[in-house]
Amino acid sequence: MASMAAEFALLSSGLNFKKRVFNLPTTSSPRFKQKINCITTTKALLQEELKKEEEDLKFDVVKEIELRENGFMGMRKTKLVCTVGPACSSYEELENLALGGMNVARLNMCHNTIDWHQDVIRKINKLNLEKGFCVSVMIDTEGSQINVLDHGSPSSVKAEEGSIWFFTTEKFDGCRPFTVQANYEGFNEGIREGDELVVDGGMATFEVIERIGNDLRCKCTDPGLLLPRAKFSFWRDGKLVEKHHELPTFSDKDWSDIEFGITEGVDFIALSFVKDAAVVKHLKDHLLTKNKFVKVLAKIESLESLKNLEEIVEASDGIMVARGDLGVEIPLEQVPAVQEEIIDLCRKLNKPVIIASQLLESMIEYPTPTRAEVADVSEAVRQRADALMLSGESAMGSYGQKAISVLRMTSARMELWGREENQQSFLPQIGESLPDQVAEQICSCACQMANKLGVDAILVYTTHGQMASLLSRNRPNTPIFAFTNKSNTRMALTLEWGVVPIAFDLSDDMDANVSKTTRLMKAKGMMRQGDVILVVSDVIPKSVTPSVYQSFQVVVIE
Ligand SMILES: Nc1ncnc2c1ncn2[C@@H]1O[C@H](COP(=O)(O)OP(=O)(O)O)[C@@H](O)[C@H]1O
Ligand SMILES: C=C(OP(=O)(O)O)C(=O)O
Ligand SMILES: [K+]
Ligand SMILES: [Mg+2]
Repeated sequence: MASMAAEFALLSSGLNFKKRVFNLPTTSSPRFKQKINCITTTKALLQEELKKEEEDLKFDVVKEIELRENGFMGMRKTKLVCTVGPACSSYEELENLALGGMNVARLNMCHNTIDWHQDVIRKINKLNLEKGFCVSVMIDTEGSQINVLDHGSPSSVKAEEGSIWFFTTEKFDGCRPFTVQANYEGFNEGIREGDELVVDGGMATFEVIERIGNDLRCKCTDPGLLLPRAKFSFWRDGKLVEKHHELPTFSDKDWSDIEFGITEGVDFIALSFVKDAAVVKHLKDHLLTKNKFVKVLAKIESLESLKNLEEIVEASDGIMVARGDLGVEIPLEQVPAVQEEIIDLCRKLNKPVIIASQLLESMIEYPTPTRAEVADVSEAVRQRADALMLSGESAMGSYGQKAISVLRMTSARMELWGREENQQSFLPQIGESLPDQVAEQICSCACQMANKLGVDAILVYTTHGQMASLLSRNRPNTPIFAFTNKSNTRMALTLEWGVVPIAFDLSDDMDANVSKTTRLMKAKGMMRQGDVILVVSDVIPKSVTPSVYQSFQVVVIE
């Protein structure tokens, strides 16, 4: 095997960025464990000055504890999203979720009032400000879909085999037995006798026996429960009868929820029932005209979105694999393979991806997960998704706190396994696919080097998060500490695998950035003498013209 020094020379010679990109320590030592120059200056600094400077470096308090307790390699990479609902909306409950590792708080605009959502957002902002957390906020639009408005009971209703049911859009008061009110006038358009009406992806199934005006008479062929807001889909000859095109992606309520989110300064807007790239672009243009830096996530939860998957991923800032509704629109047994396909595409195109719905569903009621749920979570981590999401488990369950710790522990276990896998087969191949080839190459070389040399951490100085995101795409063994002076960049990076976003007043002088941040991390007990770090940057010094920057996408300090 070639020596590490030779490998380093080889890796850096092609792009000639040794001087420009990496501030690796000198390579003469066999173990690469010399101290970083800047760290030696720490002693010279007065404690007082350090204290003052420490305030310039806003770390996430949870990551700080994790690093001190577990070391660099013990830091969790997979991000956690929690849906906030009545079971976790107090200041204390939100604080417990944040301490448990919540990176993103999701607000599902289907439920509750605007005032309630506003109250939650303000509590999270307060926690970040007063307690040093770094939890971002996502709103998730209601979107339009065909579902039950009323079935005569506040909870569930059982449909028995052979029973005859009437599905109608007629509004009525009181209870009519065997009658289900649908929310959408055109819900039976294009539906024929003999078609199957499937509730919640298989919870119960009916056969359409008669079409009467806007309504349907159906016979239950597979008994089961009708839940409040249960979803319908229609099937013919084993295929979905597609119906979503008549429904708008943005309803008036969705637009007003989006405006609310913008005003409250949320970090992500997740769009329900995205059909194509155009709707994503539409919202992004709207945000651009308002000069708002909110990331737009597209939820993949319909057959149509799967057909236009690549253009949707390209147009969005990230993806949610919304398995709840996806499992209504495609046969359940296809969901796992589709999930893997979406994760791989997102990594190829460098977009963060969240796996959502029913990860630990049984924990809504029980304090321990099923073996199958733990296996499902492990599989999502093994596939290297950026983030895992809790829905009802945190929003309305009795064991939200326990559920997040199950996600945390399961992720940690699988990530360790993934690192061992990395050592044998090296980095999983993702291909060269991005328009900015220089940045892409620098980041994949950086990660290869970091893994091969066994460095302790990668430090990236980034204005818009581009290099941090490209490093994350390679899923390196070490954590990626991303220093940024932009608050929206910091909050957007909460969703990216392995990235620890840190607020820092970036200077034009890269040497100064490195020496100051490492000095402060050492003073906080987060870095030690002898640690080896790899440094990447996309900060543009004033001396570099944007055109030079664009052609190299790296800082040139000469
Ligand atoms: N903001 C909220 N207020 C009240 N209940 C909520 C809220 N958010 C979520 N829930 C509850 O948690 C459940 C699971 O959340 P989620 O999966 O986001 O919604 P849905 O089941 O509508 O797709 C919801 O069905 C609802 O009962
Ligand atoms: C996350 C999902 O969307 P929602 O909870 O809004 O239905 C889903 O369908 O899986
Ligand atoms: K929603
Ligand atoms: Mg959904």
